[in-house]
Amino acid sequence: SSWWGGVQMGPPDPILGVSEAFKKDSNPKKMNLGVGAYRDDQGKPFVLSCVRKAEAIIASKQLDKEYLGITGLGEFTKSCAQLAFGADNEVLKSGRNITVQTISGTGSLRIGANFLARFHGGPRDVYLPKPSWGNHTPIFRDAGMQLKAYRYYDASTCGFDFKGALEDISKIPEQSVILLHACAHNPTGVDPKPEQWKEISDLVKKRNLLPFFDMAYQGFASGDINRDAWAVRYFIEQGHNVLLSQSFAKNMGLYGERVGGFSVVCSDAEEAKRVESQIKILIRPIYSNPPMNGARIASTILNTPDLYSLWLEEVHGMANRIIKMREQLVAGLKKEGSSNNWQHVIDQIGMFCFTGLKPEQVERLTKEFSVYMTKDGRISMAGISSGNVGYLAQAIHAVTK
Ligand SMILES: Cc1ncc(COP(=O)(O)O)c(CN[C@](O)(C(=O)O)[C@@H](O)C(=O)O)c1O
Repeated sequence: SSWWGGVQMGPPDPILGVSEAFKKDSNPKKMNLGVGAYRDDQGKPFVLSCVRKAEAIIASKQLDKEYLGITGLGEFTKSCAQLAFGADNEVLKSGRNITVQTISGTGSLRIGANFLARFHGGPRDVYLPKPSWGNHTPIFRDAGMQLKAYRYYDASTCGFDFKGALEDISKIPEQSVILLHACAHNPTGVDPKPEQWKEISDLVKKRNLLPFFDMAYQGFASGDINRDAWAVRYFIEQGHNVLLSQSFAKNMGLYGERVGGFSVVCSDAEEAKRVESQIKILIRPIYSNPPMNGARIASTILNTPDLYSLWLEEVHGMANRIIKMREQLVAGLKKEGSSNNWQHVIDQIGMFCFTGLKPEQVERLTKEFSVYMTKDGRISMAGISSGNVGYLAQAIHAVTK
């Protein structure tokens, strides 16, 4: 018999599998609102011009292809931490953070999960918002952590279930890990308001929980990199020694370059050194050291003043296009005569809109209109353009009237 006769056929990925189905559809009006990847108003993938300029600078330097260190490109990890915490943050001045380059956000979360599994003295439970990014569950589970949840999304308002979140968080056993989306919550697009973050911070402190921030959309949510990092910086200011995962997939459009960072805020520089030494020991037998190309691009942008300001303009532009599509979709639905309340489409923020569509309505959108999205009714707003927003409004109206 064969070695792998016992291997079962696994199901397609709930998110990436949507793109596979989309590619097979021959309908010229088909729309891919699945994977969270930005498209311009012509529906094309968008390479930022600051990225192209950085690539030209790097090419001109004729750099070598030597291994990076286990923790990655030093100039990248330094600027990655500065971007998240703010260059003048005491955490950086006192050297009590360690920040390592990772294989994008997914790799960062997985290194963090493996680090928790090996060293966290508290319960093995990671509390995810309900719902959360689908991949959070297998990332922590495969690292040996247990998954629990706290209420987050209120389907009746398509908004934040603040009361439910506080009630659930107040019951989380001490020293458990709580995962928080820093901005642009995936899949709901619903973020706590600053006042609500302050109450969450107080409660997390009272319960002595370990906050793990996932910041995959800094700058991409509001268009302002400082505003999008506000919750992370506030928690640190309030004394939380957080874990932080960063991705440059969306805000720099470096999807396939796999550029990310993982940070641990420690009590002091001595602890940071010990933690860094163990994270190096953890990474070495997984992939030894990370790929340099994407890190060089991100670092060149972050460390070259005119590329940095060009980047800020471009990331602001991407956020703005998404916000415009939100407004145009709601206007289109009104024009179609929809009597439903679509205010949440405008109020939500970031790459995604949690439409509130039921699975059978999602099914009809795909079957009858070739509109592809995840079964939970999440749509990636970036897949919408001024050319297809009218068609989408017709389709959604047809399945919701
Ligand atoms: C909250 C969150 N955290 C981390 C990541 C990891 O991203 P990367 O490893 O590429 O840096 C994503 C990407 N999630 C998706 O945009 C999405 O939900 O469609 C998509 O890229 C994905 O992989 O699912 C995310 O939405």
